[in-house]
Amino acid sequence: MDHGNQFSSMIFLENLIKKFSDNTHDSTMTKEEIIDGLKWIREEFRQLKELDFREIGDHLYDGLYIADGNGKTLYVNKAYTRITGLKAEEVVDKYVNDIIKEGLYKNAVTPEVIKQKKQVNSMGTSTRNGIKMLITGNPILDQEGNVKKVVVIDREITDLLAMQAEVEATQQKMKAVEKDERKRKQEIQHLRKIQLNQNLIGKSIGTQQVTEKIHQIANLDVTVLIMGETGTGKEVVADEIYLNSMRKEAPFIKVNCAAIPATLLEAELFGYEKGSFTGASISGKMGMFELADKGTLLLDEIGEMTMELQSKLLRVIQHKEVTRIGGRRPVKLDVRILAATNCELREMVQKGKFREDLYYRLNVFPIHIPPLRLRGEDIILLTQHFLSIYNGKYGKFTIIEALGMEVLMQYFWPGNIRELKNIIERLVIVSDHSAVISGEQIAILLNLEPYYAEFMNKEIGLKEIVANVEKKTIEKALATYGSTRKVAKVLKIDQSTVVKKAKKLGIGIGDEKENR
Ligand SMILES: Nc1ncnc2c1ncn2[C@@H]1O[C@H](COP(=O)(O)OP(=O)(O)OP(=O)(O)O)[C@@H](O)[C@H]1O
Repeated sequence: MDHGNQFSSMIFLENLIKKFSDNTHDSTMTKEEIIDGLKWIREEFRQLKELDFREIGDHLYDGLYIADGNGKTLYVNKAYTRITGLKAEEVVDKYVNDIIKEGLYKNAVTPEVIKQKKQVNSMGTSTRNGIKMLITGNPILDQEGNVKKVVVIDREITDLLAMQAEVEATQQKMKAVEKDERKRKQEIQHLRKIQLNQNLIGKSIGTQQVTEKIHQIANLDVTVLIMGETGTGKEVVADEIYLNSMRKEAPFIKVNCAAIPATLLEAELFGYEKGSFTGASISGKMGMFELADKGTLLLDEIGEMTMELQSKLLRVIQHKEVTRIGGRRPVKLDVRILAATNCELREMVQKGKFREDLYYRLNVFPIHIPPLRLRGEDIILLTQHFLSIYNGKYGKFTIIEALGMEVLMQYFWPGNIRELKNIIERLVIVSDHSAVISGEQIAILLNLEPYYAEFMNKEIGLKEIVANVEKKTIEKALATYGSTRKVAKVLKIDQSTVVKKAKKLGIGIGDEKENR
């Protein structure tokens, strides 16, 4: 006999009954089989006795109510008392209809379960303690389909309702936060757009050409090489490209290759695995390339990068993947690269200071920003722009007299827009609340003072005055530093500009070789 199968125990009992009640039945059961079967049934009884359903019932968290087919209460568990507030002695052995009449039950399901012979659900509230519950009644039917028992589960939902209210409140809050977030994003977009229009101030032909180029390539995902003297707005142009590109919602990472020591730049750019070199963080670090994935990376002052790092950079750009220092697994990348420099990269290539292959990789689309001195029209617009910014910042209403504008227009601006911006800020700071800033004030700030009096006397024109200043400055610098290369560095202008100016101003620059 299969002792694990209840069904076979029934067959055994059937056979046993038949064997002893019907002598004609041909039962093949042996004495041993009968003893074996009886032992097994004895074991089943023992286990059943041990399974105390009341004890189990009392350990349920939900209320349990059992009635017979006539609605007479047979059993309630402890949780039932906790939830309904009714003690067992108040309901057990009573008919459900009487309990209802006594006013102890509202929404009882037992009479309906007996009537419908199927599951009945209802929501109820305890008449004693106001606890809300979900009531589920199920019939147990006999073979004829009559209701033998009714089993009712009372599930407390007060907590659930509180939780639901909490969830709803949280959802409301989240919606408010989301709305806020959306609003903030819209504001940022709006500000970005305003910034977008304000960033690149200028109407000169030079600026118009730059703007046109930005719009040609912003969305094309090509690598752009932005060139121009210091302070001409290379970063502003990079911002404009990013803001007008499809990647504008993705990260925009800027790395100033000149500001980070060469020894650290590699780790900054490509990242490193944990413990890959002395001083590396234990957890390793993501490089700028990885951080810029799906977005844009600006490599500013690219001309300052060492040849060794240039090779590594070339590899990353070519293979579109980066391997962290000390790492083995290359990480695939999708990064748009913008590079900026105030160096003459082509000259550097010729001198073997910049890799030719990298130069061509970066120079897919070049943008040259002209120096401010060649963008006379922009000087006026930029001056007005910065004046309104700094008036706002310092709560003033200063203006610049016409002669002042002329001085600004004639100046050489070696530091380009950055210098103009700084000068205007300084002028606003030192001026009274509603001052009219004079040409003289500006001349003093620009170190043009010695020539200003001459200019005012109209003995010579301002251009001449500026040329004089330039001549003296370059002559002095040449005497001090000895070569046009060094002078260019000190005066923050191109070497070719120094040479051109020297020729124009009649300054002897000596042996060409010495100047290289
Ligand atoms: N067209 C412009 N309109 C308004 N502001 C500008 C413009 N161009 C540059 N500026 C401002 O001038 C300053 C210098 O610009 P930026 O930093 O972009 O120059 P850069 O060429 O990257 O300089 P560097 O070579 O020294 O890094 C910034 O404050 C910038 O906001």
